[in-house]
Amino acid sequence: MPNRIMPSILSADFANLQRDIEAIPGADAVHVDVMDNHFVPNLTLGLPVVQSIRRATDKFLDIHLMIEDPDVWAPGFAEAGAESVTFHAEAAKAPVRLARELRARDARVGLALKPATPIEPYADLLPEIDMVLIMTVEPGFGGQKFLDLTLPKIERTRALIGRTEADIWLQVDGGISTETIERAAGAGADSFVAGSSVFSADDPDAMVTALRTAADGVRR
Ligand SMILES: O=C(CO)[C@H](O)[C@H](O)COP(=O)(O)O
Ligand SMILES: [Co+2]
Repeated sequence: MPNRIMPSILSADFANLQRDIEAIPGADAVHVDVMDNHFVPNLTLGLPVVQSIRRATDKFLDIHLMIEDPDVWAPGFAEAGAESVTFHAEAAKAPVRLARELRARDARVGLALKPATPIEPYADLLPEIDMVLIMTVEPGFGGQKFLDLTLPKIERTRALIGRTEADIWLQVDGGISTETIERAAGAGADSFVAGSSVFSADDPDAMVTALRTAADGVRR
């Protein structure tokens, strides 16, 4: 099971996104946090900016939608060329239909869960998706502290994924550092979003390497 390091540009310089993306050549993906000030109390960027990012980089684009009405908006991000589009279970009105619409547009499908949302009600949805995103902070802001209370859910999700034959990634997002990544990897995560730890580092690409080394060092 390869580990993936996916820096979040939430902590990058929004006036220099191309420069900051080019500063992390070792990253497996660029994680883009779309917030609408309704699903979460913060406002970031939307489809036009993602379309510009698509033109600026060939990197795997991992879109994290923290918005109401993903059923309406999410397909447009797949049409913009994002390789992965993640919507929140708490926001989607028709998650099966939405997942199929995203796959029909050649995107991997992510299902995100806030810290207090259990995975079990969504177990039957696993064949329809390609990634589970477990929020390890309350969504809305970068720079928060990793919530250890999410570790048992990461373990239970890994067990559910293990019962399928499918290539479903298990992503964690929020408060990931060289210290917390070991606990998340130990619980079964294989895909790690890191914003502030990467972009506040003097050498962001060296931090990507350090995060990968820390995750790869965990015995599973
Ligand atoms: O989805 C998010 C916030 O809702 C961000 O991806 C996440 O918080 C990354 O930032 P940091 O690594 O600083 O916690
Ligand atoms: Co995110």
